[in-house]
Amino acid sequence: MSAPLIEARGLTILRPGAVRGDPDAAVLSDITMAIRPAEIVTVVGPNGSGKSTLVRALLGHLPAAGGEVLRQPGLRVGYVPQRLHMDAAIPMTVRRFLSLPVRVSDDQARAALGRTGVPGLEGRQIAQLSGGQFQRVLLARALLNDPQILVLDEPTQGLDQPGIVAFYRLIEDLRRETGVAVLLVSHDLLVVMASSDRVLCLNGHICCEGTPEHVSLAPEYRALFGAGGEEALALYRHVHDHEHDHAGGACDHHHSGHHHPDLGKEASEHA
Ligand SMILES: Nc1ncnc2c1ncn2[C@@H]1O[C@H](COP(=O)(O)OP(=O)(O)OP(=O)(O)O)[C@@H](O)[C@H]1O
Repeated sequence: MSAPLIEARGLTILRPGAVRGDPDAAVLSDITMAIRPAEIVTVVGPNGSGKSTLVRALLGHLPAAGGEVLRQPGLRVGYVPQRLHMDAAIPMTVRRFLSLPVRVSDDQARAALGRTGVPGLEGRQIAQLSGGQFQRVLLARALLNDPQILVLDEPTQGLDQPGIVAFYRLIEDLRRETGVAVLLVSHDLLVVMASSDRVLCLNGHICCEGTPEHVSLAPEYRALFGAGGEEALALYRHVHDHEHDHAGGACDHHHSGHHHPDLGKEASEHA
């Protein structure tokens, strides 16, 4: 097995300004995980479960209160943050955006846009792009430094289901062609799982993790996919209905899904 590109060992991250010893101080507790070359690892979890915090900590943007994060020296990361506030009042072409913060050549810009399926957009205003086009431009920018790992924080927010599927296909193609590793944060559990090597379920700590194959063998999962992707995706939600004490250790709760009324039983019991 190749060496991890990024690894967390017993990582604990506190809320900004939190005091050590405060029982509610930890946003993340005792996170141990690794991402190796060419792996797609997906992190799912409810709002506020610490997904973005984990990503930022893995990238070295947040200090660890406990444990450690290890990154390969000189690691090249392509990061697409969850939110990128672009002031619509400030005109900016796609071409100029691709040269921020690091100037790239016209050839590099053209190749990156072609690679992400939005060729010829150089002259367009960023503010006038559709949601799907903007995500692909962001991805193109993330590819410009020939990353060893792509870190995508909810990259499909605001896309419709065909847009989500197309975006994930593109990610899979990039992985296959370049061997880039992918760390993906998502709510779109069912669609994501199909292309992930490993799914981590986060709620302040890692509640459970497993291969998508394991999960996909569950009859409830197949029933959901059989019901038609759009409906299943729209109706599925990953629900945590319990409190965590952030003490780490085993997590014995249920991961229940909301599902189509016709499908019967509880969806996605995979803990
Ligand atoms: N700068 C900050 N100041 C105070 N609290 C913060 C800050 N950043 C994150 N938190 C808190 O840390 C917790 C985890 O937040 P985080 O954004 O990592 O969750 P998330 O799983 O990415 O959520 P979402 O799915 O809503 O994006 C939340 O309770 C949040 O309020």
